[in-house]
Amino acid sequence: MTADVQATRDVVDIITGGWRAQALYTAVRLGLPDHVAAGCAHDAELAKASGASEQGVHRLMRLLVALGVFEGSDSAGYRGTRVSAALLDGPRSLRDMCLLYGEEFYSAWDHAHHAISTESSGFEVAYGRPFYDYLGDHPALARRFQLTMNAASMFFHQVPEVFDFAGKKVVDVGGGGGNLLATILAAAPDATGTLLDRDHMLPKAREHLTAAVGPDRAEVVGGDMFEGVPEGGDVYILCRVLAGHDDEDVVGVFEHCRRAMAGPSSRLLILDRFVADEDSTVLPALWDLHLLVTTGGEHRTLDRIARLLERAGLSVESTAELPMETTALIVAPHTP
Ligand SMILES: Nc1ncnc2c1ncn2[C@@H]1O[C@H](CSCC[C@H]([NH3+])C(=O)O)[C@@H](O)[C@H]1O
Repeated sequence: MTADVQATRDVVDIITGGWRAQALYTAVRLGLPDHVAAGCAHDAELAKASGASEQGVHRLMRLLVALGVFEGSDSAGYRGTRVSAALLDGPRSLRDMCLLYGEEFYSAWDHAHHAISTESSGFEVAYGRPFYDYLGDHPALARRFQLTMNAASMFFHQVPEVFDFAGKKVVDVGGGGGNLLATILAAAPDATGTLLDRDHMLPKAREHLTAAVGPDRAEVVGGDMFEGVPEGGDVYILCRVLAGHDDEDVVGVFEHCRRAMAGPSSRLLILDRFVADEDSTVLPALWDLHLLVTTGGEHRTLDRIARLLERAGLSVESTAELPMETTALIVAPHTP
């Protein structure tokens, strides 16, 4: 048999993906992006600043330059790139995401075979309890997860470009820390908002919304979206809340939104990642498996979501693509 060099190369590229991830995780854990940005341009300085062995740093930096995370060399001096800039410690950084993926999520992926074979969470095997329960007992990790969600929210500022919120009463169901609602209200100064979430999320959401748009334009309400949602909205938003719940529960939330709508011109806006069974790109398929590995959840196909919406008396009116392979579905109630 003749060796298929390209196939070998493709396999090697895929199976070394975990090593690349761990190398980047280690660099972030050692603070190398920050140290290079602060002017450490040589192995010896980076070793001193990070407390790691100089030869270890040298070997790690050689890989990271090859991966495009840094530029230069020990002799010429290392320089940061746009990639290392995205990992600097600070607001909106991908640093916490990198640490979370390199630690708890990496350990959860250790149990991918179990998760896929049994369609259940690998995290639970690694840590002995469901992901969200575990977060409840580990506040530092919960904060890291929250920062990871924030960093992965770069599509928020484009949401007002795909839907006109002017003058609307906006209800963000499972609105989390309030970032999306604040972005929308900032873009539509005559709109008002209500955020519904679990009680423990409310202080953070209230604080964020008050700081971003003032105390009068948004209220925060504690509750359970499976029991009901605030009445009288012109637009209901479900952003990244459906993945962890089964079809019957999701239909229930859709029904609550339709019944609570102010009228036939009200809309439901679903912002999420969807998988495609034909011609899938890598990220949605990867994140779908990641949901399985961490929480036992899944991403749905557009067709499947459309069928669930129909069961609740709703139809997809239009769709728009957002960054990071996120899709906006604009959904209208059936007219009587
Ligand atoms: N039953 C429930 N009722 C209301 N909110 C919920 C419920 N279950 C989960 N959530 C919230 O749903 C959110 C999912 S994370 C997504 C948060 C936000 N929409 C964003 O895209 O950034 C979390 O804030 C949860 O607390």
